[in-house]
Amino acid sequence: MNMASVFARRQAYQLTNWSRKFSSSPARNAATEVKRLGVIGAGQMGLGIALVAAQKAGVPVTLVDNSQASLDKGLAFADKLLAKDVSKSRITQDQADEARSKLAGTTSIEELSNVDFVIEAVPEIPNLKFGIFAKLAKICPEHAILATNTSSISITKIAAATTKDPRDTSASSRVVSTHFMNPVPVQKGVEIISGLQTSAETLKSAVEFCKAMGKIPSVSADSPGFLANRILMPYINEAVICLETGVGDQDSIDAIMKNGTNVPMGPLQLADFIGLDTCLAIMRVLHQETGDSKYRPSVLLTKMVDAGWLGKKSGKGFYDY
Ligand SMILES: NC(=O)c1ccc[n+]([C@@H]2O[C@H](COP(=O)([O-])OP(=O)(O)OC[C@H]3O[C@@H](n4cnc5c(N)ncnc54)[C@H](O)[C@@H]3O)[C@@H](O)[C@H]2O)c1
Repeated sequence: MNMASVFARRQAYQLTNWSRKFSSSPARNAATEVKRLGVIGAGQMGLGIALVAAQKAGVPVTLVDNSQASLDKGLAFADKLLAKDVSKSRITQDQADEARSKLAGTTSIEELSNVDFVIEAVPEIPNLKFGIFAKLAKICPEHAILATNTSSISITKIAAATTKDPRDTSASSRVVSTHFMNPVPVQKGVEIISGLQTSAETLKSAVEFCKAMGKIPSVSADSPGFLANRILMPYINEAVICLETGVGDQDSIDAIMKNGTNVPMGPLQLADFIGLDTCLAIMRVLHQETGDSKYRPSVLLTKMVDAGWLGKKSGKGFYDY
């Protein structure tokens, strides 16, 4: 093992143990029982999380979005996904009806006053998430786990937004990341990330609930990009730099990675699928938080987001949809 990996292991170990030292209560280490879930954001991730929780974990879900149009679109998409599962005989009509009956949409975040676990999946905008967690600390019951689906924002910072008094960890110790992969109904992996304030019980509750949703959790430290995006986003960004500097055209870039590394889609197609705004936001966090120029977002990626070419969700990205 070289010195760099020794250092990385030690850092991850220290982060985890500092967090446990500050926030764990040895008397209680039971996972929170989840009888009702709240999901904030009915976009591609939030809707997927809500649907899988209703189907696999069998819990009723309160789905909150500040846009009625997004809620309607999300729930219509849930209907479509369930109908597809029925038509392919993956589930029965009764099972589809039961899952659908567990999803209730609302535009009022105050309705999360009776949930045991909440997962936030609003856009990757730090102040938006900080504001929501400050509200959740006031609205949700005192035992509720407050999880975020952030792709890159520090869990420690999100947890800190729950209080003005850093000595008060009553809410911040319940903040954790459950970082689901897209599309949620298909991808088995989920990253569980503790902030400095996260308690051992919170981490355990997050792991258990993700398992109840049929997922395979990986635990990682609160470091920029965590594991998945620390590895994935520089790969996508480098593909965009290859395109903008003329190393290859987009078909060649996607074809060599798809056919050469046996992945289901090439990096540019994958970026369109994730959303170019999300990719750019993650690269910016990696760049700013590490100060390392190797994470500089590609100029072309920035321009495409400026143009509103966000990929599949806006109908135009590296490809047209
Ligand atoms: N897209 C991916 O592949 C992917 C993968 C993993 C994690 N994530 C993360 O998941 C989160 C959501 O991403 P997404 O792709 O689902 O975004 P999205 O744009 O598809 O959906 C976001 C939803 O949040 C709603 N919203 C905005 N402000 C709100 C508010 N104040 N209150 C309630 N709802 C609000 C929007 O109306 C929209 O429906 C982000 O943090 C993103 O980084 C995304």
